[in-house]
Amino acid sequence: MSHSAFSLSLMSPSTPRIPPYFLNTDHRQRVLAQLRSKHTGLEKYIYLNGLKERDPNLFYEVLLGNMLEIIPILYTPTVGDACSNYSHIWRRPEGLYVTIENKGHIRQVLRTWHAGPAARIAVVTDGSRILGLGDLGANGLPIAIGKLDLYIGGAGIKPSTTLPICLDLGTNTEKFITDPLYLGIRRKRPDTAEMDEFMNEFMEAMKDVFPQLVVQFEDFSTDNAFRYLDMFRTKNRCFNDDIQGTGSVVLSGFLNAARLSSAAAGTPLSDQRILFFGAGSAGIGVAKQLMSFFTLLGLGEEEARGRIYTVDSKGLITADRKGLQEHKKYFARTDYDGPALTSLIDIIKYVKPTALLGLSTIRNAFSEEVVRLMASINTRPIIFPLSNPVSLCEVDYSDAVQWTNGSVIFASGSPYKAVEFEGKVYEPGQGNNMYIFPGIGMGAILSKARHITDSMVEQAAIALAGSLTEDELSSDLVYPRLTRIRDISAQIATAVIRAAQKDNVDENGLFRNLSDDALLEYVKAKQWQPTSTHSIPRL
Ligand SMILES: NC(=O)C1=CN([C@@H]2O[C@H](COP(=O)(O)OP(=O)(O)OC[C@H]3O[C@@H](n4cnc5c(N)ncnc54)[C@H](OP(=O)(O)O)[C@@H]3O)[C@@H](O)[C@H]2O)C=CC1
Ligand SMILES: CC(=O)C(=O)O
Ligand SMILES: [Mg+2]
Repeated sequence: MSHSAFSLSLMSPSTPRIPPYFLNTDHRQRVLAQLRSKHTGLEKYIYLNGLKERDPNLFYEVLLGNMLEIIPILYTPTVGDACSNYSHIWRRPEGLYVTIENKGHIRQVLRTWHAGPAARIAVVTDGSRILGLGDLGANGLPIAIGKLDLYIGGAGIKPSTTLPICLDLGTNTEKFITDPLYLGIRRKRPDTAEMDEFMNEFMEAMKDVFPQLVVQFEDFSTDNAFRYLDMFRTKNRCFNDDIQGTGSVVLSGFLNAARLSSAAAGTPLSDQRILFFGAGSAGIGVAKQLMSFFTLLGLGEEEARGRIYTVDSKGLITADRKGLQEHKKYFARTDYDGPALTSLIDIIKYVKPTALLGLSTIRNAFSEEVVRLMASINTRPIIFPLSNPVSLCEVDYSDAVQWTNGSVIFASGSPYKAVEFEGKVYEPGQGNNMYIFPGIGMGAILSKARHITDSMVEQAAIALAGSLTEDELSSDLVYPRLTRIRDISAQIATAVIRAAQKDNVDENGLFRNLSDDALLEYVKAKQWQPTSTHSIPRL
């Protein structure tokens, strides 16, 4: 539309006028300038969410064009601040709350969702373990919204088909219950029996009301994360992002990291030994997924398990420990019978790991002494401090580079900038499930998978690991650059669809006859694009 025609079309007396030369300007640049004028991450978050409400196309267009700047605001680390403060920064309804008081009529509540049965992907949290920030109760909704923004931006899922849900079941965090602005129900969390009853009704209702929906469980406290994954994985089309998404993304980065570290050491890949600092849903989820690193190399289950050591707040996890939680038993060591090993330094001296992975929520747990010790026993130590947000990360990138003289192979959960050390620029990886879940969700939606199988999750990891360009490989990266996430998600979705077909869980048989290239093109063609090409703000 020409400038004058556009102006004329807005000449009705009741319509506010767009400034006459608006179309001669690039409104995206105005948006970015306004965003950058905000002083805190939280202000930027509020601004961006307001923009999404006013003009979703423009919002996603700006997101797609400025991923590296905007993802850390909508997602970790800033989304952590948004969650912590959500009751105070709340502006408008953004998702669906289902409360414990809705028990008995959850279907009716779900039917109130404005997009109705068109929903294809839901991110569901109960707010009980948001990032590493603990029980935030009803303040957890922004994590679901942030993840769905990545589905839309990263995989091209249509915005109107996304469904953020916060289960408001109470909170055990006293300060919220006494906060006059707290948006959730003021009660303690239910016991297991009451919560199971609620979850059974909720998941049945989800299937009835949204027949095509994929459910991503997000940031449930560890026991419930494992419990509900086990309860629903074969009944519903669902997966747990913290267990399976994180497992998959770390397997992927580890495949590339191990290649670099083993080549530097001149040792076989199967000599890798991995030490997990943190044995919650994420730590154990990743440990289980990393078993496939060894089994893919031909090791048997026992041998593979023997390469993995886990540490919790009490130290190295051994089988003789009294009252060990169920999820820690599989990796509990049976081959150590000395005095309890509680310090990380002592544990590293005993295990001599090639890789140290942090999923502990303990800021700076990988001290200078720890990192230097890892560098003294490995030519290229693999150190992945994966806890989120940055304020809980086990070690900062610049320290890790400096303390290892640049030899570290590094990936963190939240983003770090490249650092310069002794004249060379080092680029970190971001080992975050955001690389994986958009592709898993897209693949599950398009194949209409009845379930999300282990092989779909494993193939997602292998596709991600194989997606690096020559340039990325020659820079020793372990993950592709985030700016390519749409392409990468399409590759992952393609691998996920193929895995669904092999497992016979796909209900959309249409793709079975397509070549891999044709399937990839089909997936790309299905990716939603924002249409705000000239960025006219909605009036
Ligand atoms: N990068 C990514 O993509 C992802 C990152 N994460 C991050 O992982 C972190 C952990 O999540 P999750 O597993 O669900 O949380 P949990 O709270 O369940 O697990 C934390 C684990 O760390 C252990 N731990 C706590 N303090 C110490 C300590 N001082 N020394 C050693 N171990 C300690 C805990 O021990 P104990 O069992 O004894 O309490 C527990 O095993 C979070 O920060 C989360 O943001 C999660 C998912 C994805
Ligand atoms: C990234 C993520 O899912 C978490 O930190 O919980
Ligand atoms: Mg999570």
